[in-house]
Parts: sequence; C-alpha cells; structure tokens
Amino acid sequence: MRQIKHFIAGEFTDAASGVRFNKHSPLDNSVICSVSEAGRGEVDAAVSAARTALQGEWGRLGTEQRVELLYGVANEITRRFDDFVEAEMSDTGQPEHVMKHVFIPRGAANFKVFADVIKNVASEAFPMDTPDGRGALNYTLRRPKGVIGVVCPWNAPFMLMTWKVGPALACGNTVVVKPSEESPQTATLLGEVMNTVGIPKGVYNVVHGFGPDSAGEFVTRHPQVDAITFTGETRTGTAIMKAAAEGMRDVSFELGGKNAGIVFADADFDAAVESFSRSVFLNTGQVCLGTERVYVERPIFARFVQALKAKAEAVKYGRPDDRHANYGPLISQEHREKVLSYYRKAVEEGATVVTGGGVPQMPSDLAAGAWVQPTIWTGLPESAAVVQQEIFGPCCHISPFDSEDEVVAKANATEYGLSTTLWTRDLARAHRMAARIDVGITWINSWFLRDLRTPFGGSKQSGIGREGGVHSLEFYTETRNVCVKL
Ligand SMILES: NC(=O)C1=CN([C@@H]2O[C@H](COP(=O)(O)OP(=O)(O)OC[C@H]3O[C@@H](n4cnc5c(N)ncnc54)[C@H](O)[C@@H]3O)[C@@H](O)[C@H]2O)C=CC1
Ligand SMILES: O=C(O)/C=C/C=C(\O)C(=O)O
Repeated sequence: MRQIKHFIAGEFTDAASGVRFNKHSPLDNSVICSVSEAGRGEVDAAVSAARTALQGEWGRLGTEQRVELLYGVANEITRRFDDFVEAEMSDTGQPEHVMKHVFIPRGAANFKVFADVIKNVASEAFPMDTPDGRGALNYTLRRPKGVIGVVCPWNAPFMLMTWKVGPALACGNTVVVKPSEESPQTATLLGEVMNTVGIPKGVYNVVHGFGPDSAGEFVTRHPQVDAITFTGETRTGTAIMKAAAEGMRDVSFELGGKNAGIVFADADFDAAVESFSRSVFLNTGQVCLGTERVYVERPIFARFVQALKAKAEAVKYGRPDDRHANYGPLISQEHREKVLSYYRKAVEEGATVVTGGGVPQMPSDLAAGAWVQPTIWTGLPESAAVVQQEIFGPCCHISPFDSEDEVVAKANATEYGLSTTLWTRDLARAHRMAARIDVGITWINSWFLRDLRTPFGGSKQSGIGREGGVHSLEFYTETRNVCVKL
C-alpha cells in the first residue's frame, strides 16, 4: 500500500505523532493509501519553511528566472504524465480519458499560463500635474503577498490545486498546500517534480489531514500565513473566513453552486442535449460548474426530458482504464450517502423520477464502490430541497418555462451564483440574459469552455474574488504605488 507523506522544505516526512489515516478507493472501497496526518508541529514546520524560502534564493529571483523554473515544472509534469494520470485515477476513480484530456494537461498548463501572464503584465503609470508645474509620476509595483495557504477539494484535485499554486508561485509567493483528505496523491507527487526541476526548498509544501482541528484548520489559523485561497463548500468557506479575520488575512474563495441550465425552443436541440449530458453527468456530477437545475422552454420540454433520459441510461459504468467506460463512482461512501439522501428526499417531496434514483447493480469486484445511478427528476416546485441545495452528484431537476422573465427569475432564485449555461439561436436574447443572470460565468451554446486568462469565480454564496489571467494577480500580489516628484 502506498505511504503518503508530507512535503516540507523539500523533504518527504511523516508526522512526529505517527498518526495516519486510510484513503479508500472509490471503485471498491479497498484501502489504497496510508496517509500521514499533520499536527500543529508539521504545519508550523511547513509555514516556517515557506517563510524562510521567501527570504532566501526564491525571494531574490527575477521574474525571468521564476518563469523559466515554472516552465520547467509544466514540462516535468508532462514528462511524468502517466504517473499523474495514474495517481489522480486512483484517488478519484474517474475515467482515464478525462484525466488524460482535461485534468492533467490542464494542471501542467496552470504553470505555463501564469508564467506567461506574469512575464507579460504591464504596470500602471499615472503622470500627474503639480502646482510647481514640474509634475510627478505614479507607478505601481507588484510584490508577492508572502506565504499562501492553499486549501483544496477532491473533485478535480490536481487541476484545482495547480490553478492556485501556478499563479501563487508565478507571483513570487511560497505555498503551504492542504489537499483534500480524499485526494492526497497528486499534490504529493508534485513535490517530486519541484525537487527535480530545482524549485528552492520550502517554496512548495504539502501537509495532509482533515479540516476542523486538523491540518486544514491549523494552516488557515496560522498567524504566519499571509493569505488563504480555498475551493470547497460554502460552509467551509465561512469557517475559513472567520479564521482569516484574525490578523486581517486576505481570502480568495471558489465555493458551491446550484447552477441553472436554460434551453430555449430555438436551440440546436442535439447539441444542447449532448452538452447537458456532460454538464449533469461528467465526473459523476462532481463539478462545481455542473448543472443541477435545468429549465426547458415548454414546446420542447417533453422531448428534451426523454433525450436526456436516454443519455443518462446510456452511461457505461466501469474502472478508469476500461476503454468502454465513461462513468465512474462518487468520491467516497460518505459522499454517496449524502447524494442518496437527496435521492430519497426528492421522492419524499413528490418528484417524478424520470430515471435512476438509486444504486446500480455492479459486478462483484466493484459492488463495494461508491456507485450511484445518474438521476433525473421532474415535477417539483422551485422551493424543493433538491432544487435549492447543492447535491454535487449526477442528477438534475428539469422544469418547463414559458417566458424569458420567468426563467431569469427562477435562475436567480438561489443563494448561489457560480455559472449558467444558456442555449438559444437568438443571440440578442442570449446577451440580454447573460447580463441579467447573477453568476460569475455564463456559457452561451456551450459549457466548460475554459480560457485560463478569463476571470473565474462566483457571486453571492459561490465565492469571493476572481482568479484567472491578470485577475489572479489581484489576489496573489500586493500592489504598491510609488509617487516620484519630478
Ligand atoms: N467554485 C468552485 O470553483 C468550486 C467549488 N467546489 C465546491 O467544493 C465542494 C466539494 O469539495 P469538498 O472537498 O467536499 O469541500 P470541503 O469544503 O468539505 O473541503 C475542502 C477542503 O477544505 C478542508 N476543510 C474542511 N473544513 C475545514 C476547516 N474548518 N478549516 C480549514 N479547512 C477545512 C478539507 O479538508 C478540504 O481540503 C462542493 O461544494 C463544490 O461546489 C469544488 C470545485 C470548484
Ligand atoms: O476550470 C477551472 O478552473 C475550474 C474547474 C472546476 C472544476 O473542474 C470542478 O469544480 O470540477
């Protein structure tokens, strides 16, 4: 069984306490890793290594030198592509083709893209008048914020972690990463890459453990952590924000969602169905940008429900390396219990179960895994729990609508505001609606098309701040103004 250690000051270490926890495979519930759990001592050591690195060689590097090192990280991830694919598949149980075509290449791109951003960003300059007529010149400097605490979820672990570590390092910060207890492997493997490439010791540190009263809380409460970037549940974000208030530390939050998808009768029907089969079921519905509320214009409602039902019933369950499989398990038994509790709740609330609603019959070698059926409901009021609360599973409720105003009101009637996907051939209507729906990201006639230079984040309870391209610099650097009297 794999032994997963912390990565502190360039060394792989166990916790002094010797405490470990088991990581189970989502596929069959077998124990696949024994993970060392960090106590306060390991977190102190990681934060102290990160601070020392800031004051050492790393802090003295010029932008060009940092950029070259980050290109090196991207190239080394690509060289060890198969190791990353294997580690991520092992943690999440998701199909190999998704790892190979989306999550791992994107992890490498996160280092390359932000190296390019920092290399090319201009600084502001404002010449100003002065009473003596000689004037003054203002210009801005960007300085790293310091030690960044990076707290990550399990649903796309490598991609979401590097989406933070890439820009943090590009800006000259150092990091202490706390991966999810459900996905410890790729963050650890990245430590090997950092050493191979020659990233100075202490720049990238990883501590494993849980949230409250464990590594997550110790990192976010640590007074020497200067800022915290977090992706995860809104409730956890609230706890982290309270921790960050001590010492007035900055936060960047990517939180939960209950995203609406909207289909007008004039949409390209087949393309829309194909896209919703991804936005509802990809990664077994464990995508923060995924769609759990679908609104379909009444003339095509019944046809759309039947078409998405056919897609749900066509998924192929199986192991990640099964070439015929395109659908994996949920991350854990605990998460499956949460998703199944919503499946039961939908029935109690009076839903029509169009398809799914339970656990599939799996072959004996996979029977103990965290499998659930893709599920579609209709017939619920907007106030129903499964229409309002984030489930983070392969399921959606579909309801009909009759007018633009009605569907905008429904899309906005949620505490969340992460993303929406909108399908129509009437582009004037699409632009109008994009401005009215209160979310951070709107896709028109598409879903999950990601350009890493664009702002990414949510409104309302889906997040605080934006990351991506130059927007990441707002969080990962401190901007200083220098005013020179001429
Ligand atoms: N908006 C976005 O970009 C994204 C949001 N998410 C959200 O993430 C959630 C699923 O991920 P989970 O890992 O279940 O989220 P989670 O909030 O349970 O855990 C995320 C991380 O926070 C740590 N943590 C938990 N409690 C903590 C505490 N009190 N202090 C410090 N750290 C703590 C966990 O150990 C883990 O590393 C969903 O709600 C999903 O919507 C996921 C991906 C992207
Ligand atoms: O592309 C991104 O930066 C974020 C994507 C988010 C997910 O993949 C997710 O939450 O699963």
